[in-house]
Amino acid sequence: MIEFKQVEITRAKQKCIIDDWQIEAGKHVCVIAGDNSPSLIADWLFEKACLTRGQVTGLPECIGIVSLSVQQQLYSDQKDADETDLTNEVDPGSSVYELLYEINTDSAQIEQAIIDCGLTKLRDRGFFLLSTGETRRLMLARAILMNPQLLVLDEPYAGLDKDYQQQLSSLLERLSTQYTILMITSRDQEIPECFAKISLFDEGRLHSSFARQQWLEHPLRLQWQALAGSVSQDLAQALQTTNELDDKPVIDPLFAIHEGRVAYHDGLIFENLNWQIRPNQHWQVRGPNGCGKSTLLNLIFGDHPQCYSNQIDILGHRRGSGESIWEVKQRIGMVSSALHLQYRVNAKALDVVLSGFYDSIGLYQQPSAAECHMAMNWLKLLHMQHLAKTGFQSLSYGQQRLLLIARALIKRPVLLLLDEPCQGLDYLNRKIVLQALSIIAKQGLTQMVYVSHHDDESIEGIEYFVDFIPAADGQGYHPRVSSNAQ
Ligand SMILES: Nc1ncnc2c1ncn2[C@@H]1O[C@H](COP(=O)(O)OP(=O)(O)OP(=O)(O)O)[C@@H](O)[C@H]1O
Repeated sequence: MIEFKQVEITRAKQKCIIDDWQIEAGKHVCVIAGDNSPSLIADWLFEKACLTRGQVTGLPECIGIVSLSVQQQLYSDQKDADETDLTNEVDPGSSVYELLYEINTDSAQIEQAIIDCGLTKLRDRGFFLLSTGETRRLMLARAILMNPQLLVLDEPYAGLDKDYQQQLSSLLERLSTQYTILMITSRDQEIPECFAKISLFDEGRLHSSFARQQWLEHPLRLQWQALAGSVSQDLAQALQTTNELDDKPVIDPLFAIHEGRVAYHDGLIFENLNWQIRPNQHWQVRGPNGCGKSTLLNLIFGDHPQCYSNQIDILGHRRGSGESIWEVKQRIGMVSSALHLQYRVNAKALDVVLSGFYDSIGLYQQPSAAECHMAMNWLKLLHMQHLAKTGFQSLSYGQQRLLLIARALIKRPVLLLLDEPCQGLDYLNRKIVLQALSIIAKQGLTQMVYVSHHDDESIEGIEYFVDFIPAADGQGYHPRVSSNAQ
């Protein structure tokens, strides 16, 4: 049995306090929290947070951890090993197979993990080329291959498409007969049956533990929902007062792609995309892991090499016609896992928000007093003003993600690209961000293109869809454009 007694875990002014908590061997616990504090348990086990008080006994020797912090670390390690600068060739990173082999050399076990985690077609693909969901599945396979006695899963459903969310639930039911599982999740619709007990954290502290059936009616759940409603109104209000767009000329279409196609040497991703984003339209891009959603958002943003081999018009400019890339980017806000991973500098939290004005990773220009005031205001809205001078890398993944959302919004972009923006956010902040985005969409404060795999993350006000449908011959996807608008 694992026992926590009078424990305090700390990371960058954030605390997780647990007075008394037991996890019995073979009895699986699902943690739900109104804040990011339980992620500190995973961070501490991964040596990214400190035990500042109390005692934890009974921890097994081998612990497998799946968390966004572990993923960030692997990205950093791979980047450090990247020899692109020396060889002048793009480094795809270690292959999926190599990254599994480095954990466990037993080929039968590797093959089983590859099947369990849906990695069969990806075994030779380099780490940097994997999509978000593909990377999450790799991280899970690595943790399983450790044959851990305790498996800690921090937001394991993040980034997985619908089919794989179901597969993961079945896999967890199976693994629950082999390991003790501690799962931290902000998605209370997706708790597999094997988790009989819920432990609830609120305001940085273990609040209570109870049987799973009691959760849906729990008073704190209702309280959080009401709180999310009022904070999200304030966020949308902040965007409204940020800048006035009204005097800017309307661009129609904001974005257009004709016969869009993306392929790599080993196959087609998608083709036949004919799509326009016209004024006042908000779009959601849907489809399974690896179908090309992030690729498409990067074509819009101008960060994908194939944006020049496609016929693209963006904010009144034809791509590749000598347009100023920075001028275009200045009017687009972006939140994505890729950007989050690339944000490797240790800028202060306030500077991270300010960097949105300059589209930089870190801050290299002197912001005006008005910009500083605005950025501080965003920190206050996110209840992060006390962290203004704290370095980005010392913050939890969820806190980092909130800063990146504020960074995208602060300049009130004409177009807001949101690629799974809620990844890493806790229960309350996820609700706040989603409701704020719904208000922003309905009031037309900016136009958005949104990606999410989760039904409970829909944004009211989105009426236009791009769906990636698998091609009949199994080669890539055919995007289908549709609308619910009257
Ligand atoms: N250079 C490359 N060579 C081969 N395949 C690549 C390369 N770069 C990316 N891919 C593949 O392109 C596919 C599309 O990636 P993308 O990130 O757009 O998927 P996605 O739809 O956003 O997926 P997810 O839902 O997991 O985020 C993935 O299968 C990815 O592995």
